[in-house]
Amino acid sequence: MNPGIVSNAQDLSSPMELARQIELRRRVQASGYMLLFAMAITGTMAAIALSDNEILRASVLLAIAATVLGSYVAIHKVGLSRLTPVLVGLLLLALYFYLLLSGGVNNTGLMWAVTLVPGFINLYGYRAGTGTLLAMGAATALILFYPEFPGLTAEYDTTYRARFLAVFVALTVLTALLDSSRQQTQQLLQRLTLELETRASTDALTGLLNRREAYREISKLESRDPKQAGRYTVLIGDLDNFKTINDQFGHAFGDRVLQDVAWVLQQNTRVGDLVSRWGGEEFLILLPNTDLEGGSFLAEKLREKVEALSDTYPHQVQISISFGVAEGSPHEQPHSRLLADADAKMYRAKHDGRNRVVAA
Ligand SMILES: Nc1nc2c(ncn2[C@@H]2O[C@H](COP(=O)(O)OP(=O)(O)OP(=O)(O)O)[C@@H](O)[C@H]2O)c(=O)[nH]1
Repeated sequence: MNPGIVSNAQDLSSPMELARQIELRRRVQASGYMLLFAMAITGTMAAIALSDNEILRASVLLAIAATVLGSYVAIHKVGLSRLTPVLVGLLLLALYFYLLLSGGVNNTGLMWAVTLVPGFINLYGYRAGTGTLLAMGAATALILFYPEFPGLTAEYDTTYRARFLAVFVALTVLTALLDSSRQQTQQLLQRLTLELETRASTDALTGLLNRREAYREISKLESRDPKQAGRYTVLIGDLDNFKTINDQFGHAFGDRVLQDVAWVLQQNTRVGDLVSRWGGEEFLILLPNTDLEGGSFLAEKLREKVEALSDTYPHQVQISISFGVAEGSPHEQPHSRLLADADAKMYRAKHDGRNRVVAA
């Protein structure tokens, strides 16, 4: 397969999208294998027909082998396309019906139908694959048992026809069952992957995205095309005197405060904004397409909302947060400097008395 296909798939960030791309790649790869197989069969038949001096049959088979070879080259040029398995399936069906009607070489044409069973189920999955194969079996039965079917030049005796159909149906059912169990395992693995990805990207206590995810999002913003991307702003907020709160009311109460603050931050930001738990009692909020003024305005609003939480607890407790605000722009300054800037401003807010926003 084209090595580019692999790296494309690995660039995708969502694990589900990645799984879909891997499945498509598998189907395109299976299409390639089936074409190689078909080419080997028709090529061999053409050689046998040629040695038997059956020039017309050999020419037709050679033309088919050449078409199959052309298709093989074409799917490598096109790369990952959802149309590939469909077109390859149609080509193989055309080849199959030609072999069925003509008998191929020495009346062996019909026999090759069995190779399509694992092939089609691999290409289309067990549901669509079984449907296609059963339709193909029904069409075959019609051709074989309809009296004097037009175009049928091969001669198959009645017992052979019936046995062939029985074997074909049994093989289809067996392969479909095996593939359905393989697919169930694959779906289970996909669910597990998603679950692990969620666990790896979220903070267990607050449900917010964690530091790793926040970094990833900042890097994405940073690498956007500067012509299309707007500026963005980062807020770093740190709860004030949180150690005292823990010491006075216990760790469990501290945890509850962290959860409540996380909720307040999320409820008061827009859908495209990203709220993350940056560290212990520290939060990072990323605001795409927002300048320093907009970011400062939001930070002040969040500061007030967090302060208002103080009245919601049975204890006499002062909850507050200090914010540092910094503005970034794609390709202008590395995010490490932007984060250091926001962090330094947050420490200035602490130094200036806490419960405030420093943006300038
Ligand atoms: N309950 C709880 N406490 C945490 C968690 N993560 C960090 N902390 C506590 O947060 C406290 C942070 O203390 P400091 O870094 O001294 O900061 P502070 O007391 O908030 O003081 P200033 O930041 O200067 O206002 C520490 O006591 C940590 O143990 C957590 O998940 N749950």
